Amino acid sequence: VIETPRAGRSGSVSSPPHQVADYAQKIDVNPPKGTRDFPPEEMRLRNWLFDNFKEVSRLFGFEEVDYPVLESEALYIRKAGEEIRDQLYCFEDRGNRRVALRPELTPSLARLVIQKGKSVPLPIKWFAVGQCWRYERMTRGRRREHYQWNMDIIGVPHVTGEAELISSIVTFFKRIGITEKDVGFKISSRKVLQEVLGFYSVPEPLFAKACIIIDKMGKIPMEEIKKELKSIELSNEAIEDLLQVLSIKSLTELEEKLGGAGEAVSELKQLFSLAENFGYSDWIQFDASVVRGLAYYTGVVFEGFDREGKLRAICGGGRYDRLLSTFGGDDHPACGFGFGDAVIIELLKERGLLPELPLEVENIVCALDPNLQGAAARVASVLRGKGQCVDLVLENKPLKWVFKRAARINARRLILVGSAEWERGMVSVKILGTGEQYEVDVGELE
Ligand SMILES: Nc1ccc(Br)nc1
Repeated sequence: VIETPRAGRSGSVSSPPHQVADYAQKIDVNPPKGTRDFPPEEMRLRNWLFDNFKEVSRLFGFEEVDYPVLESEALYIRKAGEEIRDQLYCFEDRGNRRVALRPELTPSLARLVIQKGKSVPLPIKWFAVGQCWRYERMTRGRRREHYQWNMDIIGVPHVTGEAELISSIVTFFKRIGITEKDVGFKISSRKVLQEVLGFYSVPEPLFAKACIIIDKMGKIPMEEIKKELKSIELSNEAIEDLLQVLSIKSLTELEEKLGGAGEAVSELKQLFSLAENFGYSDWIQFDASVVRGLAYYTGVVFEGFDREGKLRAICGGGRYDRLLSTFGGDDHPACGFGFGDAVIIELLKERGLLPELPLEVENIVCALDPNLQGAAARVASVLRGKGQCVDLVLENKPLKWVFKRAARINARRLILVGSAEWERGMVSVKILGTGEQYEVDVGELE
């Protein structure tokens, strides 16, 4: 680098105009903290996972949608003390707008449904696979982005919606080799909580806060849970009764506690009966402690868990009948779930179920002479026009290099374009790994 004396205030130092070479400042080649690259092998696994998400969604008659990854921060300003709010990846843009990288997809769905209004007939059955973000202090070293599969049904007030959604997730698990021995669904309803808190005349606005606190059960000490419940003015009696109900693991016991007249018990009974008809009873269990950590759930809630208990929740969802009205829209009954792309991969690794997804390029085409590069391009185009995958060797390379690349891309056929054959309109084909070799007219290649 040639240092150029800088022109000082006192005068300018004349120097010939010349380029001061920029230092090639070495940049950090890793992706930003908490984010991932998807090089080819990882991208094949991601595509395999997403293709299964999308195939199941298609089987259930859902339509694909997507939304901006950047949304107004206002979509996520909820006052129930959720972790998702504490970790919002938000900022002020150059137009002084408060915006956020979406931490979940459901609020975007609600926004689009309201925007579409009556132009979209009910029931709406939409699915999306989208990247979601959180800003977590790196002290915990966790990821800041993941991809979530969502399926949502808008306009169906009955638990047939939730039963259908759980069936779609069971269908997904079966497709990738996961059975009821590997995972299960814990199912409950926030109406259980509502009925218990109702006994103690707990005001409605505290209900969501109580749910968010209870969702921390098992993650923070029980004493802390009680302390936080006291902080939202729940009486000791209400807290003790609540915690006792939350330990219930059977619908029969729940009915004994709440009576059979309430919606919570009747809806859960209907759901378990529908599960019998769908054929996934062995996958589900009632567990009153499931409340999920999102403020907007209003009814049935469920989460997929690994039976060995080593992993975090695989997926989760439930009914959210009031979300649209919180955005000023007409209320429609709604239910949905989110299924992240990380825990499921950990589970598949644990169970030895990761699929083999090698790169497979059927053909490799190579000119044996630099003057035949054009001919090789023709051959490649003929094959590609017939739907054949071709890796065209683009430089003059020794055969040893070509064979090595053919092996790396798992090519089945090596097509050599040589001058003698080409003059007769022919090329030479080697079926790799078999020793079989023959000449063929280019027009007959397929
Ligand atoms: N909501 C959310 C977003 C991103 C990640 Br990673 N986990 C949860």
